[in-house]
Amino acid sequence: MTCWALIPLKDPAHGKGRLAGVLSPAERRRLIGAMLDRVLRTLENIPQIDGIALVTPASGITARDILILPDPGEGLNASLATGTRTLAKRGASELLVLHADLPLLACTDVEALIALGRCTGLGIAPDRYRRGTNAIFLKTGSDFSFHFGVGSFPAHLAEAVRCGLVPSVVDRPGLAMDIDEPHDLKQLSWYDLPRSTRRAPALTPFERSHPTWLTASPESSPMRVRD
Ligand SMILES: Nc1nc2c(ncn2[C@@H]2O[C@H](COP(=O)(O)OP(=O)(O)OP(=O)(O)O)[C@@H](O)[C@H]2O)c(=O)[nH]1
Ligand SMILES: O=C(O)[C@H](O)COP(=O)(O)O
Repeated sequence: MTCWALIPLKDPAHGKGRLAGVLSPAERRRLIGAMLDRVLRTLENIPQIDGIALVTPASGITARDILILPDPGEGLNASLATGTRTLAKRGASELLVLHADLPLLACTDVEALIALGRCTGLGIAPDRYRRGTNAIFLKTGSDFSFHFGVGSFPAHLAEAVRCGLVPSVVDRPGLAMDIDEPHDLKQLSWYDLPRSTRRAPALTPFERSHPTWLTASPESSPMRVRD
């Protein structure tokens, strides 16, 4: 078995558009870079993963030991379908598609998705509202098509039925917590605070609404998103 992780990444100059009302373009790029870094660092520490690929139209991304695949520019599902074919040709028999906006992702989350996905041939991790899909584990030879977009979780369940697969649905906070809307960012900043300060009244509005790693030094990151 050869398992590759495939991460789609929109050009950071255009990503996280729904946060435009609360974050500047530079802050959004920083957030995108920090979340991607979290996802890459997590994947790099999982022995079951043999390779990591990013499919992206962005040109300013460099990352150690990450395969960068071009984005055909026809949307998320087309990018992932192309990436899947490319990785299958390179020998991938299993694929873990994972969004780049999962700031709480931990190794145990990914390992659970791989283990449960291997039991049935398909693992699906929904977002915390069970509307969207944040990660999918599948075999590369399967007929399964991606249906990312609004209501993708029920759409992926229906796609599983169409393919005769019984999906393992994996609900874990690290997989379920994605950042799309301003209220997601507020919830995240609460998680990010040390336990002892979560109820402290002295926080400024900025501190309350921005994760601390937004202001952390990017120098420690193995991955760079060009400003
Ligand atoms: N390669 C690629 N990745 C995409 C595309 N659209 C979305 N993504 C990625 O797919 C994941 C989920 O993206 P969304 O939450 O739908 O979009 P977003 O850019 O993060 O946020 P919004 O601009 O607010 O919709 C993230 O990792 C995105 O970077 C695309 O067209 N191509
Ligand atoms: O299928 C999905 O979950 C989308 O691609 C992303 O949806 P989101 O807007 O909930 O991140």
